[in-house]
Amino acid sequence: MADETSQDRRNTKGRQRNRGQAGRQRKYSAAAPAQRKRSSDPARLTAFQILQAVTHEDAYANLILPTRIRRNKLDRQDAAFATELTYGTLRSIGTYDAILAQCVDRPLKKLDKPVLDALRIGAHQLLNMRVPPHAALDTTVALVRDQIGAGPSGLVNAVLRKVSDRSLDEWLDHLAPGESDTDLSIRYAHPTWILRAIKQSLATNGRPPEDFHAVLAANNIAPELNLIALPGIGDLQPVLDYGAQPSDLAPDAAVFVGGDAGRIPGVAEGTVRVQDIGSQLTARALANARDIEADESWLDMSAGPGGKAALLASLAQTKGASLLANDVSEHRTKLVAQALRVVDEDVWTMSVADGLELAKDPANVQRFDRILLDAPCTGLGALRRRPESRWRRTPQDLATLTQLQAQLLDAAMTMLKPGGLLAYVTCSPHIAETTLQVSDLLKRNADAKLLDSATALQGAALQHEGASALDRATITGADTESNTAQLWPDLHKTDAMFFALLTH
Ligand SMILES: C[S@@+](CC[C@H](N)C(=O)[O-])C[C@H]1O[C@@H](n2cnc3c(N)ncnc32)[C@H](O)[C@@H]1O
Repeated sequence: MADETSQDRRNTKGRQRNRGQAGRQRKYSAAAPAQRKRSSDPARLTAFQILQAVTHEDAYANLILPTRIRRNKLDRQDAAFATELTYGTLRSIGTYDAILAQCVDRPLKKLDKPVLDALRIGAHQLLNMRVPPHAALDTTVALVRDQIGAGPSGLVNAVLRKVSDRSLDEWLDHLAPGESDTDLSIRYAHPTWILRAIKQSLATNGRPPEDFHAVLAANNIAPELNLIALPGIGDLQPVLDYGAQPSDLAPDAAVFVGGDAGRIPGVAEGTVRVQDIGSQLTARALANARDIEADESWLDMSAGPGGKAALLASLAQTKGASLLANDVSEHRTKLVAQALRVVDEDVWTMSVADGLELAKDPANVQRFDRILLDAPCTGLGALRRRPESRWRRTPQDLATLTQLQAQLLDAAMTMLKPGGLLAYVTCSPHIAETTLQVSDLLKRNADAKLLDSATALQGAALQHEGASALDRATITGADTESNTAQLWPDLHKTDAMFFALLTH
């Protein structure tokens, strides 16, 4: 079973290193497709099933893959292979479709959807995993015969042979040799509207244009598992003993490569949680920005599924503060309750409400000392972790979300005590969801003030001899007129989290 993942073989620009096969004779099975094996192997079958569910039923790969791996009884090695095949294929669909379009004698949309998904899986194995070409071909054809029928197996065999004529680098140099948005969109498998949004955000945040490739490449690298031992509740040592490395950025945090998160000590109990280190820092920054007075009242306005709420509540517990965790979605508040189960019950309460309605209740006006608005957003900062999201999100989503974000910001201001702290957070670097939201708020609301967000974020990071492990020079937005804070996957190995600390 092949096990080298695509990111292992990418160079510093994120381009795949040459597989050294260009021009070499490839070995294929001598048997005609009809004579080859018919059964699908379980890892490839799993990847195919997930791809089908994601591309045609709007399922989320990260939610259904673990269940499917268990149901198909994959061992550890097959589970790793299925995960790489599923995530890698989903992430690079745009690139593979551009290549497949050159190898199929009709528009791709005229292919049956399962056939197209099988071709994508075959292309990923041929171009981005170290699967020998004959194995990639034979197993994909077997999958097609088993799952779709004998009819399309000849076409799949012929198309994948054409795909295997070139390495990925050769295909990209052929199809997307330049620096145009279209070429980069194919090379890095980003829809052009997302690519342009990232470019604009880099410019707004003062990053040099040459960093563009690094950000796009970082979005294509599967992230390491980030963990946190909830302060005062979880124990990091058993996590480190299990093989995780301590984070060099955040307190109580560790980074783990490979393996099943569920087996890490404390994860099943909920005292250790899987959470992006950028997310950890934003929640901590709100709690650490100034000393916590006993009896402070905190609000997590859109808390589902509860990652930041669990961290906030555990920090509140250590200082005698309390947290109201709210979300508009009943289902997501159940996840919040699950996340908060390890925190004393007298520290937190929950509500299911639209944040806009919450602010209309007179009892909530100027009620909270600290508010986290981790706003619903496009999630363009978490492309590494949600492989299908880049193809699913649309510019129309952005229009709807930015309107809601502005309304939620106003509502948060209404509920904030004078002198209180409001953290506006998004998992997106899109300027319409980040810096523009903040500057628009400051224009709308003369009482609103932006605080030194980068310093707050730095204060949340690990401190060595009084200095923060988070290098201020890498926090974009810091020391600019906007004075907001943007993290980046290429610089910080976190999601592209945005953080702005406000008061009035
Ligand atoms: C980015 S997620 C929050 C993630 C969460 N803070 C965490 O760390 O796990 C945004 C949340 O906003 C919620 N939401 C969307 N519209 C809302 C509204 N009008 N009022 C309150 N919550 C809302 C969504 O249900 C979703 O759970």
